[in-house]
Amino acid sequence: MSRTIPLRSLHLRRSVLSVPAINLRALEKSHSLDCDAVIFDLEDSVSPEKKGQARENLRGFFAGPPLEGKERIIRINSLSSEFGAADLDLVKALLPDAVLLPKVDEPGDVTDISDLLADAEAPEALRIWAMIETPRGVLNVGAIAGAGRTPGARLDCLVVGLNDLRKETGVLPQPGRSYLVPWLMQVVLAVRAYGLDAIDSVFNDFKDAEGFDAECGQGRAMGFAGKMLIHPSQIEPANRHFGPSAEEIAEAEAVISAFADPDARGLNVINANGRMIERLHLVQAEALVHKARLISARKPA
Ligand SMILES: CC(C)(COP(=O)(O)OP(=O)(O)OC[C@H]1O[C@@H](n2cnc3c(N)ncnc32)[C@H](O)[C@@H]1OP(=O)(O)O)[C@@H](O)C(=O)NCCC(=O)NCCSC(=O)C[C@H](O)C(=O)O
Ligand SMILES: [Mg+2]
Repeated sequence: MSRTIPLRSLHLRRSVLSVPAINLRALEKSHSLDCDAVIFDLEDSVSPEKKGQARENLRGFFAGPPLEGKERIIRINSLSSEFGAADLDLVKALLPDAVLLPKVDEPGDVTDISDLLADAEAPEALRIWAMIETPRGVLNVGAIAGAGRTPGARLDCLVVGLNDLRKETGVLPQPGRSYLVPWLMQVVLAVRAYGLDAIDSVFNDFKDAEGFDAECGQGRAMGFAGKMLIHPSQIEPANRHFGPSAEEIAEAEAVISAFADPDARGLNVINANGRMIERLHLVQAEALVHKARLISARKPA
């Protein structure tokens, strides 16, 4: 029997823009950008001496007009660092859609923060995202994603961080990412096994539009839901690559109408103009059309 994708739980996460919480201009600008999600970063884009100011900036930002139509994620510093506890207190006060944990090594990193949120009686709507960007994180990614299945775990999404992973492993940045692909696919496999989303890593060279295009195409083909971004110029290409194309939508609609035909009633496999389609393709087609509808329903920023 084919597994159904729960359509209600599909999120648009094509373009996930990182905004340094220390940068007031970038924070303000996030209102007018057409990305699906914003990560407000308290970690690596904020120097140690400015962490306090960055938290204050986020307090001010969240007290202002709401960020319409975008998921709001706060990336905190590691809970084992001197900044983690104050960052988490801020998350509990601001209640974004999710908290993003950096450098997750093992399932306990996720369950520990789930427990802290439960102890604080944070609403279930506050989810957890986890960065996979350390060698141990990649080795344990199946178990980390599986931790999302434990009751109350809140885990929704894994985000790959190739800057840290390259730093820790010595893999060089190269077009095509051939030495990294096995690890990237481990992440995709892990999230799909447990019903989560995976977001591909940032592409640092934001002036290289051609290289970014190629990497988005690769990320989509690998099964990522979207890409973490560092610059507004990356939003449009990410939305284009990670959203369904007009051709894919037309194909999906054809699959749906083929199965809606009375002749297809009771059939699991049909011949659609010389191509076999199965009911599992119907499930995929419905998910794709649902995503296309979510995109059309989005108000432009
Ligand atoms: C990389 C940047 C420092 C470049 O900034 P800047 O020099 O200001 O670029 P531009 O002049 O081209 O900017 C044009 C306008 O766009 C606004 N802008 C730029 N970046 C952003 C942004 N991220 N969000 C919102 N708005 C942005 C500028 O303010 C300009 O606006 P205007 O004044 O109206 O013209 C900068 O892009 C930047 O800081 N990017 C984000 C860096 C970041 O978040 N880093 C952490 C995430 S990366 C990561 O997590 C790696 C991972 O952990 C791993 O291990 O791989
Ligand atoms: Mg990192």
